[in-house]
Amino acid sequence: VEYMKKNLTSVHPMWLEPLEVPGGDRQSPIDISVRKSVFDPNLKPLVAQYDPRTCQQIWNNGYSFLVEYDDTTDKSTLRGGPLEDQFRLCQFHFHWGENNDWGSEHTVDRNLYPAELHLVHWNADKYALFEEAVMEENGLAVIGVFLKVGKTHEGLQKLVDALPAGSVVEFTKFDPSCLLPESINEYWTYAGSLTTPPLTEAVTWIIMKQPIEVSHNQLAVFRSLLFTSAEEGVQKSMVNNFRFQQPLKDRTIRSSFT
Ligand SMILES: NS(=O)(=O)c1cc(F)cc(F)c1
Ligand SMILES: [Zn+2]
Repeated sequence: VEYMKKNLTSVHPMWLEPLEVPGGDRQSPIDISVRKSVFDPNLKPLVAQYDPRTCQQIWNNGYSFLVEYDDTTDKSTLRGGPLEDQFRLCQFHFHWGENNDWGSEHTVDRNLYPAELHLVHWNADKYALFEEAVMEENGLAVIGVFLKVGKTHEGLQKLVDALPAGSVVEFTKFDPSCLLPESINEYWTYAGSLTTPPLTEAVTWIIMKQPIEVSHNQLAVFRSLLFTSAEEGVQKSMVNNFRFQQPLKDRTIRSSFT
């Protein structure tokens, strides 16, 4: 009960974020109110085709750790679902808390998960580079997968063993589909933004209903990473790298399931 009293404002992300982004009417993350979401029978099955050979490296960007993919060809792609175009996987990363009581960015009926995976893709039918797409309203598609504490995730262990990824560490032949839940066709989707600066409103979010299970120890390794702190010498553990929830405003959350 103690932690319930610990007001989350003391658990604040490392960058001082503006409370409201100027003109931000589609900011992320949000709470997904199940009863407010609208079933859309026209949503197609999601088609994620990832080639493990495009996995290149893993590194700590000071705020999370990223696993980066070669996105110079259409080898690892996402299409279908709410998407009109074909998107290329460029990286995935996670957000987590200092304990198992919080850490996810999105919530479901205000329920927090200890961590959340983001698989980031950019619209390669319309743009030539991620850097371009990140400024456009239909530029990115991010799959969000909740992590909950349970059995050890065998596929994740290869990644956990490669941490702490200080600068850039070669990391290859990792198929990120192993991080997707069984039923990838039960998801919520809405129009949102990046959850870290530049916070651009470029993201079609696709949030999986089914979480994946990881062990307490695997999450503990995430928490053993370090933020890149401004002042030398001070080492802060990389935890609570999530953004606070943003107003839904005039948006509808669609579900692919009833
Ligand atoms: N956390 S997020 O998925 O919205 C995200 C993705 C990205 F490619 C760059 C960012 F700065 C943030
Ligand atoms: Zn993210």
